[in-house]
Amino acid sequence: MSERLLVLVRHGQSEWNLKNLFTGWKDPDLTELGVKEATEAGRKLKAQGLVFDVAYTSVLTRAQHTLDLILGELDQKGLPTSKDLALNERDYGDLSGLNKDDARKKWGEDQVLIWRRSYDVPPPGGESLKDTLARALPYYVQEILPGVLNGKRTLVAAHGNSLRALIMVLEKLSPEGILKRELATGVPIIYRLNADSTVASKLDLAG
Ligand SMILES: O=C(O)[C@@H](CO)OP(=O)(O)O
Repeated sequence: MSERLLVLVRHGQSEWNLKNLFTGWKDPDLTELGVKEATEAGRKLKAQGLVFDVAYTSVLTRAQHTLDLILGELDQKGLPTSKDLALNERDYGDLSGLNKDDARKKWGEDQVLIWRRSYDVPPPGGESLKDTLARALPYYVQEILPGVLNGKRTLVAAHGNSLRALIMVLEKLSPEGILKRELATGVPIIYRLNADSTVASKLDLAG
């Protein structure tokens, strides 16, 4: 029986994570720490004995660089990889490039938390998590999931909010449940799916 393996990993720390800036569709690369985190993610996956058949990532540098570093650790450089903006970070609109603490001072803690973590309130000019889900989920269902169900061992390197959108569906989280869900940089989450695409098991490789 095939194992229906799906691994999700958020990119390592980016230059704008370090500077505490809203990033969205802006395209900073990884920091030195981000490179270490991505390399460590690859080591952890290798230690689990995992091998992949296919990978997916966004069109943004920080996710692609993370994937490259993981595949390097796995001795799987050259793995068939699809890059699609459906997996991009949520578009932060007018907040992109602003400092998150400055934004809290200007609009208040509560409003900024709503923009960052609520399900359906978009930041000005940007995407809500619901909007992000509306483009990430069809891509998952049409492009990624059929392969997983057919036994293609699948690695997805993407972003905090595009992955939160997919995790909301995979783990059947409510809009309230997803509000509290944070994804650490460079921490792989290993899912094994049932034939009906529900989650059979989950292993978070934090720590
Ligand atoms: O700035 C961003 O694009 C994201 C991820 O770093 O931030 P947040 O955690 O606020 O959604």
